[in-house]
Amino acid sequence: MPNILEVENLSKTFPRFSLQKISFSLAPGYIMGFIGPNGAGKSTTLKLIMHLLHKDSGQIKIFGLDPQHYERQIKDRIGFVYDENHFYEELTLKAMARIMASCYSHWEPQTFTSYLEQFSLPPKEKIKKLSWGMQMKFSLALALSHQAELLILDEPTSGLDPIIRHELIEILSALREDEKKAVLFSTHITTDLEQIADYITFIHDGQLVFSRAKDDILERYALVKGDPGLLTRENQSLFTGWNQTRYGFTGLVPDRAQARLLLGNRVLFEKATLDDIMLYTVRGKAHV
Ligand SMILES: Nc1ncnc2c1ncn2[C@@H]1O[C@H](COP(=O)(O)OP(=O)(O)OP(=O)(O)O)[C@@H](O)[C@H]1O
Repeated sequence: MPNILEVENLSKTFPRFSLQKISFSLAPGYIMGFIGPNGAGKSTTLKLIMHLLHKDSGQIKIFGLDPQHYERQIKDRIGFVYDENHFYEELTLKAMARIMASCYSHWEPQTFTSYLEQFSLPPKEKIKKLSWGMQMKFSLALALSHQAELLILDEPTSGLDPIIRHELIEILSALREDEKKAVLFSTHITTDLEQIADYITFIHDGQLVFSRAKDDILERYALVKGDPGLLTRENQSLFTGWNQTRYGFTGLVPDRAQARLLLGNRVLFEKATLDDIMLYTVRGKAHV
């Protein structure tokens, strides 16, 4: 099946930041986690995809279409959750939903009502009275109620309590069963991704670090621990980053097999989490 989303060499320059040649793609039936530290360029990338910002160069294709020319048709098929509130605060949830419903050709009132119930959201409450977590849940209910084929979620779990976070993860997992749908979501809570993501795209400082299958990443990367003397100038190139004290070192290797070949049993190999991978990649050598 063709990709739902294709991003190729996407670039955008602000006065103090530039997103540089970001490329990745997402096929239907998969969930992609979009990670990177604060200010890495995640929201900028998602806004460029949603055509809320204009790119400087590169290509974006959604459902095989260029958003510059087919914005309306594309947005009809996307559920988008922003990391900031974009509602009319004086309106009630019900009134705001009525406005949103008129924008979509496949709005499902029953689905929306059932999400309001599931998320314990009072339809007659004004938006300005909702907490941040409740606003996030309201955004999610809207995004999930118009048969979107692509969900783009910017930090959807931030501000949610663990119970609702868990429910959201279950909802997203269930969506994946429908092989026509795909999810791209940015988050700082990488444990959520370890549960459900099929692919991880990691950006840092406006640049792509990798976009790969999660299982492949978690199999290949490893944490290596050893005595201080074992980290020599010759084998330092094996490591993405490390932390050294006088008692020993811990480092991240992107290729467990190669590191094992060269370091053998003199060191200890442990599973690296997505958090470890982000931390050691971002902080680099000797500073973790
Ligand atoms: N409209 C804008 N004008 C100028 N600079 C901007 C604009 N939007 C974003 N930036 C800058 O681009 C950089 C990347 O911001 P972005 O919000 O994309 O990062 P992020 O990865 O989503 O971070 P976070 O995880 O903190 O939300 C930041 O330095 C930000 O200040």
